[in-house]
Amino acid sequence: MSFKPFLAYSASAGSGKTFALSVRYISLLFMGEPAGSILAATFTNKAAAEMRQRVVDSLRHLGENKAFLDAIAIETGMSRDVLFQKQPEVLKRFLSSTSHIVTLDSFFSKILRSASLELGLEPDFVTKEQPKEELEKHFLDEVDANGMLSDLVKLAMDIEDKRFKKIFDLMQNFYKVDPLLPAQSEVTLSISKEEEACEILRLEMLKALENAGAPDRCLKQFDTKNTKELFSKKLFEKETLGEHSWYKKIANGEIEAVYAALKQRLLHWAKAKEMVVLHHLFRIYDYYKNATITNARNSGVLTFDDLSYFTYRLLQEMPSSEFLYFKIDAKFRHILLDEFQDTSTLQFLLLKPLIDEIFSGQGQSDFKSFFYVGDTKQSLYRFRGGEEELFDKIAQRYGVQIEQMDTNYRSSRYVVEQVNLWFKDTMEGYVPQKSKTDASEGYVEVFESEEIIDDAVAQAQRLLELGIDVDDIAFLVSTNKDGQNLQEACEKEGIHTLLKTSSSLKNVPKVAALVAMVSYLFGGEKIDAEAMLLKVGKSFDEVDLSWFSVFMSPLQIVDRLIREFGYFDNDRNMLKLLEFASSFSDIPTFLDEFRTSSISVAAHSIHGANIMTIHGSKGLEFEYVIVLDKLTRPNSDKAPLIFHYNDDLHIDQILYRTQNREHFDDNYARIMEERRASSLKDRKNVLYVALTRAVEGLIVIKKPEGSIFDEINISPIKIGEIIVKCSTLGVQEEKSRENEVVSVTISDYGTQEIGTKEDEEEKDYEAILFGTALHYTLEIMGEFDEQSLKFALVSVRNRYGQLLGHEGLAQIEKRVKALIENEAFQDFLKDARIMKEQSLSFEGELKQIDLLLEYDDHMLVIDYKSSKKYTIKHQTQVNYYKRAIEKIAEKPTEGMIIYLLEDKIEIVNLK
Ligand SMILES: Nc1ncnc2c1ncn2[C@@H]1O[C@H](COP(=O)(O)OP(=O)(O)OP(=O)(O)O)[C@@H](O)[C@H]1O
Repeated sequence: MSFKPFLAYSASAGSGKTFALSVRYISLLFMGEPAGSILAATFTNKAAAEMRQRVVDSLRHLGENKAFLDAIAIETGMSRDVLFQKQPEVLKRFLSSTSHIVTLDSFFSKILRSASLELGLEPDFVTKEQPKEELEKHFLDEVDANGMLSDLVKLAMDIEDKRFKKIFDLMQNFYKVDPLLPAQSEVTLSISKEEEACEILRLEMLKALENAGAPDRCLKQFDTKNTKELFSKKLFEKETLGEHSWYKKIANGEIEAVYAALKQRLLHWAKAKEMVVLHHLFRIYDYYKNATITNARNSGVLTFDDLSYFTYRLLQEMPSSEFLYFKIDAKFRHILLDEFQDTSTLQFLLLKPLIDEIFSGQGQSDFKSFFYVGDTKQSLYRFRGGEEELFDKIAQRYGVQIEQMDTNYRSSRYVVEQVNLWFKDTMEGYVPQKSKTDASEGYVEVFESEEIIDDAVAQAQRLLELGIDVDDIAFLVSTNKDGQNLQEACEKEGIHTLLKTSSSLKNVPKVAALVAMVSYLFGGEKIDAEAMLLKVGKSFDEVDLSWFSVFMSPLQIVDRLIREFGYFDNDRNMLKLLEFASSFSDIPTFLDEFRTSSISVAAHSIHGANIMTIHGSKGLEFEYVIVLDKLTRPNSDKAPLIFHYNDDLHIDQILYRTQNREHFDDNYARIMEERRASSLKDRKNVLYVALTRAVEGLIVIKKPEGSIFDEINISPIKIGEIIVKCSTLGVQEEKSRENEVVSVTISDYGTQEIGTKEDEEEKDYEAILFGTALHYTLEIMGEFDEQSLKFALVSVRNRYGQLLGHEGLAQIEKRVKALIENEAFQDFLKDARIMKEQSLSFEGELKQIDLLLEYDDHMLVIDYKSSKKYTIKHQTQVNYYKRAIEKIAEKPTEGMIIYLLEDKIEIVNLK
C-alpha cells in the first residue's frame, strides 16, 4: 500500500492531479471508509458534478480504465482480484450513503444553513448576487440615519480624490476580507500641520537655492501652489538633490539638509493623509457592515461575500468543532482539496477547524488523512483573495509532504515541448514536463494577425474541412464580451458553437431588450421599449401592443412578444427566458427577479465548438484549442488602497496609494514592486492555463503589437501535422449527427418537447430514479391515505431501496405524506372517479397520465413532478394531455401540475 495520509501534489497542468484526487477518493472507499466521512472539495460546481459522476462510473465499470484501476491497486495495496471482489459492496455502500463532493461555497452554505438561527439568519436563505444599486441605497440610508453623511463629504474634501467616488466599492472590498482586517490605529498626524511644515521647508529651500545662485528652472521646481503639487515633483526620486543634473553644481550642505528634511516631511504628509483616509473609511465601514448584515438578515438573500462573512462568524462563535459536526450531521476524517492554489485565505480559515481536527488525533490509531493538489502556475484568483502562497504555508504548518509529478498525461509531444520552451525562461521555478511515452506528435501553430476574430473563424473552418469534429474544437478568449463577438462571427459562417462563458441571460442584449419591453408595457416608460424596437426595426406607430393587460402572466406576455415580433429566431435563450418567466405569477416580481438572476446562457446548438474564457477553461481539456489574443485593452491597476498580507495571512498594512509615494517611502516602494511582480505573474499564469488545455493541437492567434503573449516571447511557429484521429466516424454517423443539430422554431415549444442532447446533458440519474420511485409509490397506493402509503412503501423499499438509500426513501415518504395532508388536493378527490396511470393514445402518440379525475361535468388531468427544473416542458406536456382528454371524453378538461417538492406541495392550475 502506498497510501500516504498527509500528502500534497504540486504539479503542472495535465500531470494528473484531479485524476489522483479521484483515485484517492475511491481508494478510501475500498479501504472501508464511509463516503460520509470524506470531504472532497473542488473549485467549480461543474468539477464537483464531474467528480461525483467519475466516482460512480469508476465504481460501476472498474475494469474499463486500466490506468485508474492500476492506480487504485497501488494506493490501496489490494490486488485487482480483491478490488473486483469488493466492488459491488463498495458501490452499494457509496450509493446508499451521503457523499460530500462539493464546492467550498456550497459546503459553507450548508454549514451556515445548519446553524444559521444562531446568527439571526433564517435557514431558508438564498445565495445570489444582489444589484449593487440596492445595497448602495441601503448603505447610504444607514449612513444618513446615523448622521454620517458629513463624514463622507469631509472625506471627499480632505483628500480631493476622485477614486473615492467609488467609496461603495472600497467598502465592499473591506467586507470581502473583513475577518482579516487589521485593528485600526489612532490618527497621530495632522494633514494641515504637515502641510505647514512642508511649506516652511519649501520656502527655506527656495532661499537656500537663491543664495547658491540657482538658475530659474531650478527655483521653478519648488515654486508650487500646494503640498500635493510639490509631492508630485519627479525630482524627489533622487536620494540627494545633487544627483539631479540641474542641481549638481549648486547643491551644497545646506541645500541637501533642507532637501532631506523636506523629503521626510512630505512622507509624513502622505502618511497623515493615509491615516485620515483610513480613519474615515473605517468609521463609514462600520455602518456599511451593519447595513449589509441587516439587509442579509431581513431579506434572506446572501451574497457570496455574506456567505463567507457569516460562516466565519459562526465558526468563531461556535463552542467546538464537535458542535459543528453535530449540526451538519457528519464527521470528516478525510479531507481532499482540488485546485488548492486558488483557495483564499478566508476559505482556508473557514476550513481550518476541520483540518485541525484531522491532525489533532495524530499518533492515535484513528485513520485520518488530508490531501490537496494544485499548481501555483495556474493561480488565477488573486483578485478575489486567492493566495497561492498558502500551498507551501499549509504544508509547513501541518507537516504535509509535498510531492511533484513530472509527466504530462494530457497533451501531445509538440504541445508539451512548446509549453516547456515558452515558460522555462519566462516563469520563475518552471520545471519542464516530460511527455507520456505513448504521446502523439501533435500540432502547434502560432501566427500573427490584425483580424483576430476572422482568423480564428478561418482556423476553425480549416480544422473542420480537415475532418476534425466540431465538438473537439475549443476557442479560448479573455472576456465574456470577446466570446460573444466570436460566437456571432462563427454562427455567421455556419459554425455551430457552445458559448460557455459565464455570462448570464440578463446580459444577452436580445433578451434584455425583450424584458425591457415587458417593463415598458407595465410601467409605461417609453425608453424601455426602444431597445426592442431598434432590434426589430420598427417604430412605435408600427406596433400594436393593445393586447397587453396587467393581468397577463409574465409567461403570456413574453410568449406574446416573441410571437408578435418574430423574435424567436431559433434562439434557445428565448426558451430559457420563457422557462424563467413561467415561475412567476406577477410582472413586478418577474422583472425584479430577472434583474438579479444569474441564469446561464443557453448553448446555441447541440453540437459545436466550445467558446469559453481562459478562466473558465481551468482544469478542462480539448483535442484542438484555438487561443485568441485579448481583443480589448487590459485595465490598468488603479486601486486606491493596497492590502498587504503578513506571514500569518492576515492583512497587516493598508496603504493609501499616492502617485510618487515610492520616492519617499521605501516600505511603500517595496510593496508596490511586489504587487507589480505578482500581477505580472498572474498574467503569465493566465497564459499558462490557456496554453496547456490542448490534447492534440494548439493554435495561437496573436496581435503583432500589444499582445498578451509578449510576456512569454511567443513568436510565429508551425510544427507537426493535423491528424484526424476519429476518421472512423462513418458517413452514416455524420449524417445522424447533422440531423441532431435541430433548429428550434417558434411552433415547437407550444407543442412538443424541445431538444434532446441539452436535456441529456442535464440528466441527473439520481433525480430520474427518485422521480420514478415517487411515481411508483403514488401509483400503487390504494387510497390517498397514510395506511396505503405505509403499504406502498414496503414495495418501494423492495424495488428501489438499494439504489435510493435511506435518505431517498425518507424523502419519498415525506413528500407523499405532505400530499395526502394537503387539503386542496383532498378536495379535488371528493366526488371524482379516480383513474391512475391512465394510458392514452392521441395523435399517434402513446402517453401515460399520472392521475385523471372524472367529475360529472368536467375532467381534471393531474401530473406529478418532483422538481421544478423543466416547468415549461411540464406545462406543455399537461396542456397536451388536456387537449387529448377533452377530445376523447368530450368534456371540458382542466390540467394541473402538482409539484411534490422537498419542503412543500405546490399546485399549478393550467386552466
Ligand atoms: N496516471 C495516469 N495515467 C493515465 N492517464 C492519466 C493519468 N493521470 C492523468 N491522466 C489523464 O491525463 C489528463 C490530465 O489529467 P488531470 O486533468 O487529472 O490533470 P491535472 O493535473 O488535474 O491538470 P490541470 O492542472 O490542467 O487541471 C486526463 O485526461 C487524465 O485522465
